[in-house]
Amino acid sequence: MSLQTKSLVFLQRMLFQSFPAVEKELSNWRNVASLIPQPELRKQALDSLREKKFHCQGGSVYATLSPAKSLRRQLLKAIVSLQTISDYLDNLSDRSGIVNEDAFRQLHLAFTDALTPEGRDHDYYSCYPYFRDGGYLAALVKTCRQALADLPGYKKMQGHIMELAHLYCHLQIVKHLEEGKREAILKKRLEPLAQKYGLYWWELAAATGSTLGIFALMAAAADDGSKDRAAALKETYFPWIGGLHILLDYFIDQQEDRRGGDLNFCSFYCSQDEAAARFKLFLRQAKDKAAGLPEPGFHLLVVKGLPALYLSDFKARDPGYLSTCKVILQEAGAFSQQLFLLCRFLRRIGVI
Ligand SMILES: CC(C)=CCC/C(C)=C/CC/C(C)=C/CC/C(C)=C/CC/C(C)=C/CC/C(C)=C/CC/C(C)=C/COP(=O)(O)OP(=O)(O)O
Repeated sequence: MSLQTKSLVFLQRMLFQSFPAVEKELSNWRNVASLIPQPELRKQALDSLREKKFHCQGGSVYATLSPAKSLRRQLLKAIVSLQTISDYLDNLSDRSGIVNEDAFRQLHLAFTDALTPEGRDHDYYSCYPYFRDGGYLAALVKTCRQALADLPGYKKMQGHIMELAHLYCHLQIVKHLEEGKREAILKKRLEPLAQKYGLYWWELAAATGSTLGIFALMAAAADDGSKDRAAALKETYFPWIGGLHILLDYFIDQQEDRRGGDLNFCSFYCSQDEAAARFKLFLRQAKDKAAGLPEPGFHLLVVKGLPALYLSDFKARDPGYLSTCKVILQEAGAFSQQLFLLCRFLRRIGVI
């Protein structure tokens, strides 16, 4: 089977098996969220489930990797619950008008706890002004833990998963602090590692913001993956596929973030030409490294699917970004351009 045909098999499984399963999982979480007693927490939980559904849909592609049906179900549960935690906490840190580093740090213990099946619980809201969530966050953590405990190779992947999770939480805690302070903290922490990869600190920061490396390692855990495979996956996703992912997210959010005073990593490039050249670098590295992994067809689908998915958003239609979009899609290749048309169609008919 050619790589492209394999990619199409994964795409078909994603659209016809994973998407309906995600729908069911999210409907269950929506029911739990609608019972949250505290109105602000209920609003943020329900908003994140509604507005960020595509995050879980996208993540669910990793559940198509496992050949065993029962493990695919557990993978999907783990992916949807972890992504839902991520999106809920992002809203609590971004949209409630609360800026408190201790509160963000304590909330994000839910993210690392969810990835620690044998771990203890924490009081996630102990520094946050609201706390009556009716057990919503604890239930998400418990579901993720239980699903991960069923993956035969989870222990072998856990070291890399926790490394990515700590980097992710650090970004999420710092990026919601006051303007001026957040850039300085990120730069100080990430510049040495960024230099190792020949990247700018903000590109490495973007890479820490992706959950895809964690999902890829979870999928390998369903397969009892080896330590070598874990290391190869980590080096492919962090910083290359993860960086590509979140830089695309920031690329299409530039105007919105400028208006809201939010940190946007694409705003640090000195020109659109520089941004385009850096996207090309991320794409080349991501494609090269994905091609060397077991199941290259799958990981290449993700690399080529990300520009298709993000650039098909209406937010990317701004005339100022058109030339960069063209460069990215050209570099991503013909299959990516076909996926772009598919994503536009799926958006038009309301599937995504
Ligand atoms: C919806 C979907 C995936 C449709 C498939 C259509 C298709 C044919 C796609 C092509 C094939 C393919 C496999 C594409 C790749 C899909 C994929 C892997 C998508 C990734 C989705 C994902 C997991 C997103 C999570 C993003 C994340 C980690 C966010 C956390 C940090 C962050 C940047 C938060 C801000 O979120 P934002 O949405 O910008 O919201 P606010 O700024 O308003 O808070």
